[in-house]
Amino acid sequence: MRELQHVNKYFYKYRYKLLAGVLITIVARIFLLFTPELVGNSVDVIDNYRKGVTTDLDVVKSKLLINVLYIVGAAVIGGVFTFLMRQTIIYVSRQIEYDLKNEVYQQYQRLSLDFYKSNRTGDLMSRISEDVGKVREYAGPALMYSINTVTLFVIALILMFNSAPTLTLYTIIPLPILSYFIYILSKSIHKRSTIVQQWLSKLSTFTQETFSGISVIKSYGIEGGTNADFDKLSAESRQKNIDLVKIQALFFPLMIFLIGLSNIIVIYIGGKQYINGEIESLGVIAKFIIYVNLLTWPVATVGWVTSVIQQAEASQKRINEFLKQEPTIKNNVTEPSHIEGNIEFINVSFTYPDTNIQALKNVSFKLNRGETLAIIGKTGSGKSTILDLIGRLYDVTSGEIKIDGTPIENLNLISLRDHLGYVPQDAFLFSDSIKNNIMFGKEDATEEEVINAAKNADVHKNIKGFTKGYDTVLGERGMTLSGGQKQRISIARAIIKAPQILLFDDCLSAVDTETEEKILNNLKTITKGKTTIIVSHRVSSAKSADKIIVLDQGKIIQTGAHDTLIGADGYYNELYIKQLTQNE
Ligand SMILES: Nc1ncnc2c1ncn2[C@@H]1O[C@H](COP(=O)(O)OP(=O)(O)OP(=O)(O)O)[C@@H](O)[C@H]1O
Repeated sequence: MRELQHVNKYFYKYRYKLLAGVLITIVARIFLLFTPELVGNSVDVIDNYRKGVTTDLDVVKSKLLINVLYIVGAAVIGGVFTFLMRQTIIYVSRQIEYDLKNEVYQQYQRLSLDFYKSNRTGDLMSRISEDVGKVREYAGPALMYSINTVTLFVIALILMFNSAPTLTLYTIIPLPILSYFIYILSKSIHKRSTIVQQWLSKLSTFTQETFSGISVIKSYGIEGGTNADFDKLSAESRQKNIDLVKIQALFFPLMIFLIGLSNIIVIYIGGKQYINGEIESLGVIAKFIIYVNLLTWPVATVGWVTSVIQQAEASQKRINEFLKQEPTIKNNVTEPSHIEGNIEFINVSFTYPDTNIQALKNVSFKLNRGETLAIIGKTGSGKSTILDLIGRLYDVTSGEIKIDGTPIENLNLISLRDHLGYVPQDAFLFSDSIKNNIMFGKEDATEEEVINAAKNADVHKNIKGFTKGYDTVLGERGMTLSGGQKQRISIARAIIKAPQILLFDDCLSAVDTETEEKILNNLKTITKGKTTIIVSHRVSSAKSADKIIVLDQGKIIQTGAHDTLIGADGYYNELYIKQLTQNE
């Protein structure tokens, strides 16, 4: 239960509701326990009439009627309180689930990029959904059934002992056995349902991948092969489900068998004791039969609750592993920082911690506010890594990055990122309207600003061409855009923010040279007074930059302006000639 102590703060938060829930549960159970007493009493009334103790039939009838009314009344009140019990305790457990989900999600958002690289998406998802769900079962149903069982057991045992102590002992003998078997069964059911769950997720991952890659599957004509693979997976999944059903099928027969056993004991031992005069009335046997039936379910839940707590403990342990992690990129400054946009790299080297690949080696350059830098280089030469380091997605391994003369770690991280407009290599758009995707860069942007940003990114005409214009929804159930359209919307999103530093990571690769030219021309006006870095494979994107650096295997191999670089032998000139002849 050590791991589950984390949930205690939520129990404290909802303590009044929980306390009310506990009291309501106790009241609900008390009313439930009126029934056996009243049934026992009714049997005694009839028995006394048969024995001649009571002779007046009208008295018998009225006593029975009163008992029936009491039973109905107790059942109604008990029912109302049972309803309230669920409304309080289960409500609290849903609140706790909500709070815990938010806590985990906020932690995910806090953690740095390396956390996402070292953990699989499926794992992150299952901790926030399935594991939190297991903890909810502990905070809700398990708690409720525990209070239920304890209350019912304590009150019922006192009442039973008061009327027939020996019979009580015999009656409760099968109950711990029942509880133990249910515990064993619950554990086994849990184990098998986890396997079923795993197979289900394998099946859904497989189908999801097939649907996403349907064009590849069809164009290669491998539908038959994927059908066979699906069939294999599906058959395995069916077998796992059958294994689960087999063990689940034991649950109720076992309960019915043990209830039956207790009933036989009550009737046999109770009957003998009645004949011997050890118990005073037949009503005792009647009410004991009802007690046995009332106690069986709560006793069975002891086994179930134990298994739920064990699962919740394991789930909370997994959640705690994530909650304990600290982001590797820390905000070291609380005061907001003013950012002008002067960037300096001093002997920066960087090695990716997960792969140990050294992406940058002793990189140095200086870029003043308002200047444009183009970074050219072969694939994998470290271009994107430079941009990631400016956004502090990673911290340098050695060397130093200064912004406006201040080491980047000494700037407020939020201010730094607020002043950055980053257009990634793979334009990522959310399943939302085009307008909202652009406004992601500036939440309070006016319609005019959105249109202006789209015009500058040369995508306005395309958007206007869609039936729903800026309200066109993108994503799975929405419109599919071309690679170039996505890139340009992503550019509009960055420039609407009007940041001090703009970082373009090869974001014009999917547009034709004419559109590239247009966007670059527009950018000239927008980026006036702002520092801009353009990563590209094309000389056309780099040629008008104030400075150009050429990277090769993480090292700067050439540096200068376009005119200087085309005049010198080297990678830039080779690329220039190659691309020039290609265009021609
Ligand atoms: N997140 C990462 N984790 C581990 N290694 C990485 C990561 N990102 C990049 N690398 C490695 O670092 C090196 C530099 O990658 P980077 O993406 O900076 O190159 P690039 O010049 O931008 O390439 P491209 O032109 O193909 O985008 C590569 O060898 C790459 O495999």
